[in-house]
Amino acid sequence: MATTTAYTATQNEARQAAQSYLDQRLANGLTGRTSTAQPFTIPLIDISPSFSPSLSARKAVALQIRAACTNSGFFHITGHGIPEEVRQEILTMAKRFFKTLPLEKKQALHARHSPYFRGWEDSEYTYVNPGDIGADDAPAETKEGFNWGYEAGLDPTGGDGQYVELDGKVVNGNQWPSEDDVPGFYETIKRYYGPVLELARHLSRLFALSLELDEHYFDEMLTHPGGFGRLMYYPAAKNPQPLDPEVKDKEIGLGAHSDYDCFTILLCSAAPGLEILSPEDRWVPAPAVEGSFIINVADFLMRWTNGVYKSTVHRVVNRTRDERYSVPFFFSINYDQTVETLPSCITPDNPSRYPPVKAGEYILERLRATTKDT
Ligand SMILES: O=C(O)CCC(=O)C(=O)O
Ligand SMILES: [Fe+2]
Repeated sequence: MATTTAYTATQNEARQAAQSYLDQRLANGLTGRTSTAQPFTIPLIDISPSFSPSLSARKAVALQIRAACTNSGFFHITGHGIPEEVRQEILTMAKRFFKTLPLEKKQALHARHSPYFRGWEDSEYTYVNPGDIGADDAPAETKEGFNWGYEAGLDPTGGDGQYVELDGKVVNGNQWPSEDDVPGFYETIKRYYGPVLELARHLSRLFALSLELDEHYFDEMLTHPGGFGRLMYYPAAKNPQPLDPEVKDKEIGLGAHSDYDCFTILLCSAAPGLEILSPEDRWVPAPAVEGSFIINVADFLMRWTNGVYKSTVHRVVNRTRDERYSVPFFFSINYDQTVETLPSCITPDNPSRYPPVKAGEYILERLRATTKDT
């Protein structure tokens, strides 16, 4: 975006508030100001009781979710019902895409051709911490990515036919490799995306309960939701270095950031690498737990909950000689939905801090802030 463009209030806020949240959390960690002796452990929540017909069983899971979201905003879930072969199949497909598709074919799918950041990203196209763009001391990121968004054909419900893109346009913004180039790619994405989208809708009902709202409060906002999927590849480390919170890494997979949407459902291959800022603002490793997904609160939900739920600051540093693959799924409400602070998150001590916001407008601006091209 040219510097002469007048930003809307939402665009301004999307850029500035997010950056200052991140900068403040990172600075706290550097000074050790908020550090305590309490070791932080990542909660592991078995959500299988949430599929029970018993409301009290569902509420018991929601209470665990609330405890995690008001603390670090980060937890693992098991008992989610998505078969292991579906999870492994997409990780295998990610490897095939990144390792076998020739560079010129990847270039043809480059995200720079898409106003919605869909397609392939080379390692330097985006800096997920906009503060790192052009900064002398910022290490180059090593990741590669492939991004796609919601399509009614990927939605097991078929959707309501009302999907709009981040900017409100009625288009399908996805770019896919051809079947000849990566056989089975779209079908594999679909086999994974469908159940994960349904899991996201299920989790949103638990989030509603956890926020003392009607269990179906969010349902009508999830009929053609934002569901931004990503395949990620992190090459093996050239010089593996152990995590030392006092030392600035020279090589980084993905810079420090918080996600933009409501929450993220993340699948990781076995190679570790994800690190999160604990509530004490110290970097801690968040290795994959077999069979689980990672769930983390993202900025739109933090804002919507008036800061009650915490968006997790995280980064990826591959400290091993193994390649790492991951599949984040960033879940949002319908992009054309405008929301106001959730009523259950407003109290006399915590009056509403934010004006109404349209989901797509906020998220698109966060994406645009990650590259110098827009
Ligand atoms: O690869 C991962 O484990 C995390 C990816 C991530 O944080 C992101 O794409 O926002
Ligand atoms: Fe992230």
